[in-house]
Amino acid sequence: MAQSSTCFSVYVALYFVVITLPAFIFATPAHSTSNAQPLLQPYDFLFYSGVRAYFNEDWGKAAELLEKSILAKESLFRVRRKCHDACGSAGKEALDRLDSERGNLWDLLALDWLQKKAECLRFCIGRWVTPTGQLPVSVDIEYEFSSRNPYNFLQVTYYKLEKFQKAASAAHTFFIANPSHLEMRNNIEKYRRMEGVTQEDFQDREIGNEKHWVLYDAAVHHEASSDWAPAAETWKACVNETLHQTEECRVQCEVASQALPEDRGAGSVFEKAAALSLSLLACRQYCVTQVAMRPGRISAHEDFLPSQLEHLHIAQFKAGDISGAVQTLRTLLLFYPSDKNSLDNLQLYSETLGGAAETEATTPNQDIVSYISQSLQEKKLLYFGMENFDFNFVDPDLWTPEDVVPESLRDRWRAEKEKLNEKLKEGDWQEEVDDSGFYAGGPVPQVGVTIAMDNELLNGTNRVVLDGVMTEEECGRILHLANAAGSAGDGYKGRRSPHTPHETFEGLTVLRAAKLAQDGLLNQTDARLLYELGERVRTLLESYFRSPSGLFMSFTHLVCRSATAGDQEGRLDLSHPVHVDNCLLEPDTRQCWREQPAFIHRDLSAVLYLNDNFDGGDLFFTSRDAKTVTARVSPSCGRLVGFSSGPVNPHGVTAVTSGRRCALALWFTKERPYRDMEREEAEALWDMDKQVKSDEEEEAKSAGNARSQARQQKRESRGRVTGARDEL
Ligand SMILES: O=C(O)CCC(=O)C(=O)O
Ligand SMILES: [Fe+2]
Repeated sequence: MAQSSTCFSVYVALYFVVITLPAFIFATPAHSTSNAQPLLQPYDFLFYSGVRAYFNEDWGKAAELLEKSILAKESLFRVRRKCHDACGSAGKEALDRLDSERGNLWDLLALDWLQKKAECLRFCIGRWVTPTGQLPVSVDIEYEFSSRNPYNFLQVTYYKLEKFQKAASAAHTFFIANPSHLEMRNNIEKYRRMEGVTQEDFQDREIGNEKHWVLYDAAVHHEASSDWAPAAETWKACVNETLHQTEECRVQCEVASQALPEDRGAGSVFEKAAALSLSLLACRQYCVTQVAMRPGRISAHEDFLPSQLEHLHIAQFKAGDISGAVQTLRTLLLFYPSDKNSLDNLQLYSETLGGAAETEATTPNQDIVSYISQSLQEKKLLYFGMENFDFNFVDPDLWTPEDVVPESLRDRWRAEKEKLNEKLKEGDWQEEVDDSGFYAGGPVPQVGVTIAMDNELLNGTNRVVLDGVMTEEECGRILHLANAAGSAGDGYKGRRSPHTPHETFEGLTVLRAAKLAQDGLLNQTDARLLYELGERVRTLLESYFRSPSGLFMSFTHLVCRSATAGDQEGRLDLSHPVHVDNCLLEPDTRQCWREQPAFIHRDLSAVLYLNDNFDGGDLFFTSRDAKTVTARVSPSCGRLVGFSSGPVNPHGVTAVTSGRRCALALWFTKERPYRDMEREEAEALWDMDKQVKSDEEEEAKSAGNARSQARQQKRESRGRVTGARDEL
């Protein structure tokens, strides 16, 4: 466009004014509508009416109105998208003439274009939506919907209406965005137990807006199992879906009704137009954050799109799609043109392909090329606005090149970027919050037990070291059990060296100890002690972590790690690699996926140490990068480490280079259905023994008939004892 730069910025300002102009016009009564379809009601009004019906306990009405409000919101967004597309070329003739027109007509032509566009959008939206339905909703309503509160109301409503499948789905949808909502967790548990409710009923009703997260998770899964071709395909789909979601969000910024920025009185019409255009541009830019925010998380995934490209080119390379990998790298370089790793990789790929010429012929993804150039233009205008109009804008991207930022703002911009980078390095932007519901610092209800290290000394959240939990004599008895009964690999699906070839692992569970004791192979009281230690630890940690609900034992095993003979010199590996107990840690992105094969039902972890006569074998905690060690604990008899099992507590064990390190590892769950059934079997076994003994005494007292039939039956049934299983 042949305009001077000042004219250009004014023109851009006006360009955006008109796109949002219909919003204000639409507050007036709608034009006549020819379509027979009823017009869309305002979703905030429907929601409020639904909530009113809810509090009046008019459940049928509440369900109807709440459902309608959800539907109305979805439809409104669809209408806006449709009208945006339908009005894409409205007023274009005027725009086309801008380039050729001589003289001072450019402003009139621009205004002509604006009016045509406005008129088109006004007419289009008015055909579908009532005038009140076009007004902006309040911040409160936006919050209600973004935190999925309508589903919370719906969950109770459907429960009251005894529509349990719908209640389960509403509960699940709400819970995804509110994962620390304990009450909903309990409700979900209740629905799970209900007859007629199946796993399929737990549908996420908002999944349509989360397709990119579904793809993201699937891609990470393929990657974790080194399935490179499907990983590449899925990452590609994820990139496309992320772009699509971002575009959807940006379109809404343009067509949605927006409140006018605060009118500061003085200022030409151009200045006001500029203020409006800046708020529109900022809205578009913030879509990056919105799309990168997983439901239920408090911070967005930084550098979301570039990081996906990073995964994609590696997957393509590993899958043998070198030219695909080159194309992705070239796209990634658009974000970070001088990134050394990307340039090195490009060189590598180019050598694999057989020369630079081949790689140069590969062009970057065109959708991303235009996304970047659009975004950069927006950033330039926003920074100009920041410099000249007292406008505040926080850039959501890490890749913004320095030259886009005006000289006068650069120092501040650099300092903020530096701060963010520091935070990302430390990982504390994600680690400060533990949504487990535990809160360290409660009382320690056992005489003789002392707090050796707390959160502060352990540099973390919900971590503790307690000393004096066992006496030397008790450690000796449990070590004796381990020596007498430890079966190779127990607890690790029979693998003798699950983590490192330089050590062997032996384990013993409570049930196995109980059975061996019953057969006379172990001392009965020692086997009982193994069981009782679990109870002791539960009491201590439930209290210290102020657990909001009772904890159930989820799994216990006594595990010994022994250094193998020879081969120990200069070992760099770990006895137990860094991991998080209830999710799959992805150190690169600092994400932790609470999904299988992780033990997702573990809420609290504990390790009770039995000895210190070995070398190495320290437990250590790290930040989410799995590298930065934040605390170290050396085992000794009676020392208990307790910590919440989630992403705030990545941990590992250093190599055991000589001797044998034994510990009782215990995990607790808040969810009854995931309690350790074996423990109950052991209890049942002991109960039965008690019964048999008292029967024997009875019999001895009576006529002395050698073996009563009843006793015989009891003895026989021992071998098939299953314990009192919960119906779930
Ligand atoms: O033995 C230890 O100190 C920790 C073991 C551990 O982290 C685990 O088994 O998950
Ligand atoms: Fe662990």
